[in-house]
Amino acid sequence: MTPEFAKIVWLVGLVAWVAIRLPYQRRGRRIKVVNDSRDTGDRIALALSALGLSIIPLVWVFTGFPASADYPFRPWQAWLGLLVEIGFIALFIASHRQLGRNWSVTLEIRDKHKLVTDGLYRFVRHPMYSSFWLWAIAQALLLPNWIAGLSGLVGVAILYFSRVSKEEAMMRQAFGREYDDYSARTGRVFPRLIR
Ligand SMILES: C[S@@+](CC[C@H](N)C(=O)[O-])C[C@H]1O[C@@H](n2cnc3c(N)ncnc32)[C@H](O)[C@@H]1O
Repeated sequence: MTPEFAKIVWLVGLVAWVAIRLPYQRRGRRIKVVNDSRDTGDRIALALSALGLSIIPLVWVFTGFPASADYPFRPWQAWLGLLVEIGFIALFIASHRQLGRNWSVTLEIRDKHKLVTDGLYRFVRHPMYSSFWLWAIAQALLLPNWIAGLSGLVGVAILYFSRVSKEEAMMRQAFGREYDDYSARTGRVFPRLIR
């Protein structure tokens, strides 16, 4: 693995993110929203996650800025990054497929929204956020720059920690007891090992 190839692997992850998401975003526009729990905090968190996962690393990949934060490239680290990125893409595709018409980029309940509890959702309540964590870890492993590499983890941490409780409160309000029971038997981003 060379530094240039590691950059290409990272770029493939970014292109995959857009390509996988686009059809769901298009379809989502046609499905009525019955509860919109988005707030300014969520919009800011979404923007910061996009900054950390795309804008800052894109600037480094194409301009080398800020070169002062570079550190030596290690091929084994980049190979590990490639493996983690494959995990991200697989989980990202599967979680979109399984959420289907219930997916939203933000905090929304759609018309005829169903609580999905099968597939990956049988084990974890937030497999899409698990995939975001993998994406950010892959970025950190693939890009040997302290700022461009770690900005994804900062962006995902802001999005995850500011959103997950609000999302669960919204789901609880929409599905009541069914969501309580579902939460009791699942983990957030890791499967529950002890029941
Ligand atoms: C960006 S998606 C992320 C879904 C989930 N948090 C995950 O990480 O897989 C956010 C939207 O998905 C919907 N959602 C989340 N969990 C769901 C579930 N188990 N069943 C149906 N819809 C769900 C909610 O409408 C929420 O606004």
